[in-house]
Amino acid sequence: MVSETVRAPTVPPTVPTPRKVAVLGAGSWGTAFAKIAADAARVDADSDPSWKVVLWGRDEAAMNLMAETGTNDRYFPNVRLPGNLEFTANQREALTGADVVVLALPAQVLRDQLVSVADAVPEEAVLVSLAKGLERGTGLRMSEVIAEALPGSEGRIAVLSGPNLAREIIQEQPTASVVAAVSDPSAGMVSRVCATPYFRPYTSADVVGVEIGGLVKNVIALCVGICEGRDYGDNSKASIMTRGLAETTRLASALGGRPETLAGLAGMGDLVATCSSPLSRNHTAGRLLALGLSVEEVSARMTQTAEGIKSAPVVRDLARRHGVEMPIVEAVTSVLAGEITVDQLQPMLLGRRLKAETPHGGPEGTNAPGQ
Ligand SMILES: NC(=O)c1ccc[n+]([C@@H]2O[C@H](COP(=O)([O-])OP(=O)(O)OC[C@H]3O[C@@H](n4cnc5c(N)ncnc54)[C@H](O)[C@@H]3O)[C@@H](O)[C@H]2O)c1
Ligand SMILES: O=P(O)(O)OC[C@H](O)CO
Repeated sequence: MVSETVRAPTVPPTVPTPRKVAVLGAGSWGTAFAKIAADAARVDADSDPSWKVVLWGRDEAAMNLMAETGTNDRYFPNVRLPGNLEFTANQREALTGADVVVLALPAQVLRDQLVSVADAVPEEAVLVSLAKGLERGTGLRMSEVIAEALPGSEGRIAVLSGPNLAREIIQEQPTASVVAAVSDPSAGMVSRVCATPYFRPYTSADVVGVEIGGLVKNVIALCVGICEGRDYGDNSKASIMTRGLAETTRLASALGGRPETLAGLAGMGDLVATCSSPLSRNHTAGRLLALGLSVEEVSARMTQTAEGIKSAPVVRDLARRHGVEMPIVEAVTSVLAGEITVDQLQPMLLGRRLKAETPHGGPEGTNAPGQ
């Protein structure tokens, strides 16, 4: 537990102090992020009194138990949550007076959840998406879903993404992340509420790049999980990760994101963490697919959200609409749809026409090696 005497990193003087942070979603990441925000409130050097942090979850009995025991036993047994963290199953109560609203819900439920409480979301609140997925049916990123669900909120939306496995963070293992927003004050405020001695946020103006990095890596992690389930070694996994990052960067660029974002924490950083870790749900789901389980069996076995399963076909469709080649996403989507078996992944990926590694290394799309 972070000591009261440890101070958070210095915050630039222009960053406003929030009064209340509401975290919606008491699953794995919501709980870990609420702990970060509560720890940040305790160590923030300049705020006195510090901000309130409230964690909302839809299961009343579970929230009452959390309030009673100070732990979220379903997700993190034996981890004591900070004493200054409050718990509620009343979403409107959580939102009242909040100037930072953190959305820690799965991508496919975010819109309905927001629409159902739209009138209770304070007008000036900064809205932070933690989800790493694309909405089915619309193909929209979470920042776009929030803007549609809460008209007028466009300038106050932020996204947070990076190598952030909740189970490591809840143990205060050090990590870094990226907070992207179109407005500097929004990014600054969100950074302030999550700056702790074990969590270091960097700001960015590239919302598209940060979101695309976080959501596509889940699909790439499914593929790496499949490699692992088939007992392929590190060469195979490194090849998928590297080429996965190449196709992620192509998609982000086509949508207006910056390639350098994908070389950072929200791109390469998250990809490496997720694809290397047995803690990753997407990686685990891929491994189970390779062991012969059907998508339905894998989904039934996963007790936590593996976003890549639902986002893969949406990413593929988005890429096709923008004329972006994403062979790994195409192949994983075909496996998930039952169109090919995991045995057919290798010929599908390696049997493609030879080409240069990068567009600058030679004429891409021909047999010519990079020159
Ligand atoms: N767990 C991580 O390490 C991690 C890290 C970074 C980002 N994320 C992203 O955060 C998002 C949430 O993931 P998670 O790990 O917390 O998932 P989770 O499965 O652990 O928890 C999801 C929570 O959402 C709740 N929920 C589901 N449907 C709901 C609905 N209709 N209304 C209200 N609540 C509902 C569940 O009860 C649960 O508490 C995902 O997009 C994930 O990719 C997760
Ligand atoms: O467990 P996963 O696969 O959803 O990955 C969790 C985080 O996104 C890692 O940064």
